[in-house]
Amino acid sequence: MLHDPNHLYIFDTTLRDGEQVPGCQLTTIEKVEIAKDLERLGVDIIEAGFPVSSPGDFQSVVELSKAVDDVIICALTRANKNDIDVAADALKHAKRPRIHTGIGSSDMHIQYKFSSTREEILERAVAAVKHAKSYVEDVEFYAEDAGRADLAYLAQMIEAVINAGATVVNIPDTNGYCLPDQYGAKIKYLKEHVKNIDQAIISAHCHNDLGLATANSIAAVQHGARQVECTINGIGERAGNTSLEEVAMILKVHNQSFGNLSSNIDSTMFTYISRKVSDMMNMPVQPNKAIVGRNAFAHSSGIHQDGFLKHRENYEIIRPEDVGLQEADIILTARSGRHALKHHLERLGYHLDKETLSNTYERFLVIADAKKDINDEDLLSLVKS
Ligand SMILES: CC(=O)SCCNC(=O)CCNC(=O)[C@H](O)C(C)(C)COP(=O)(O)OP(=O)(O)OC[C@H]1O[C@@H](n2cnc3c(N)ncnc32)[C@H](O)[C@@H]1OP(=O)(O)O
Ligand SMILES: CC(C)C(=O)C(=O)O
Repeated sequence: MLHDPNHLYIFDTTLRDGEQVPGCQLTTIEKVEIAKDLERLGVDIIEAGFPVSSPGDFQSVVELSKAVDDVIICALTRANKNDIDVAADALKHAKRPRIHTGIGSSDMHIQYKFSSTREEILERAVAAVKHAKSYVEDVEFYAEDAGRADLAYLAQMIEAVINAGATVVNIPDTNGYCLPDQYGAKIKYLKEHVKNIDQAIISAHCHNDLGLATANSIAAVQHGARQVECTINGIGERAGNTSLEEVAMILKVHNQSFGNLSSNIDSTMFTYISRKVSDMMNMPVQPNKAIVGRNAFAHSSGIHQDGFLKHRENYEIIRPEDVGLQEADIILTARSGRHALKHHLERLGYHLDKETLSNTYERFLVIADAKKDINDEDLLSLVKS
């Protein structure tokens, strides 16, 4: 697979890692609907499921393969022949199929999951990639628990699977264990020590157990990864995955720091798709979630509100329009000041002189101390009383 080193490939796994979350299970019809939205959003790859896991997941991969034209459709497998055969069958209608196969790479997994040896696991990894390659050109290999794997062994495994035909090598921090500098250093080490690394794209797949999934993915990109695996709203196993919207906005806000890396993501769809995934998967988004949380563009304290009203960039690094919101909110609370109150009164058509505003503000504070949500009716009764 030819790849553009100046492009950051966005690999969406909302429908696979995200859908593993208890309560998030979707029907095939719902998955197709979300996949079409992901295609419009501009993701490069959609991980559609794990076909061997159930007849329903198999059917979802079949239907997504038929429904989506421009995006790579990826199916996950373990490093065994049957999983790969089933995945290849599920992908048979895909215009751009990818098989994602792999195996544990840490000594912890090798010893306590597989009761095996490094040598044997390396052989299974290579055999799996070769088998997947007999079906599709585009084969991604994951070295599960790479975050805790021995570096030299990981490098040996990655070199061997690229020789076997892997087009993408995924270095998952499966347990969300690494610090950003550690994960970045891991990617740098692989760039420097794996002889054939330029023949494959390095992918970051990070989990959020320590709240570092996005930071780790970004560190990986800074050290040469060109694919990030992520989900809408950061949903995923346990504490979740890297959040797609966070990565895309970091790339947009700090584009020069990333050498102007391109992505196809249309960030103006974020609010829409976040709410849709949240509703369909029955998974609320925390209000303070970056980019898509209810409060991400809501200013609620007086000093911030005053600064924002004078010049929005004082407190705004992302324009709400860029994520599909109409405007930022100025929420009146007992921590608001006169500027915010004046703003809302003017919005309602009341232009008060300085002294009247101050008097009104004193009465406003009494209401705001007692009431959590100040609405227009409260303001109108305030100016009319
Ligand atoms: C890191 C990730 O893989 S994230 C993806 C997680 N997703 C899923 O687990 C998908 C849903 N899973 C399932 O439907 C089922 O677990 C199945 C169908 C995959 C397997 O079910 P079962 O055969 O009943 O096995 P079970 O899940 O209990 O155990 C997993 C088996 O796979 C083996 N295994 C785990 N990972 C791998 C791998 N990457 N490659 C090869 N074998 C693996 C385990 O060692 C264990 O084998 P054992 O029975 O010889 O001990
Ligand atoms: C299958 C792999 C990529 C995974 O989900 C993980 O390691 O967390």
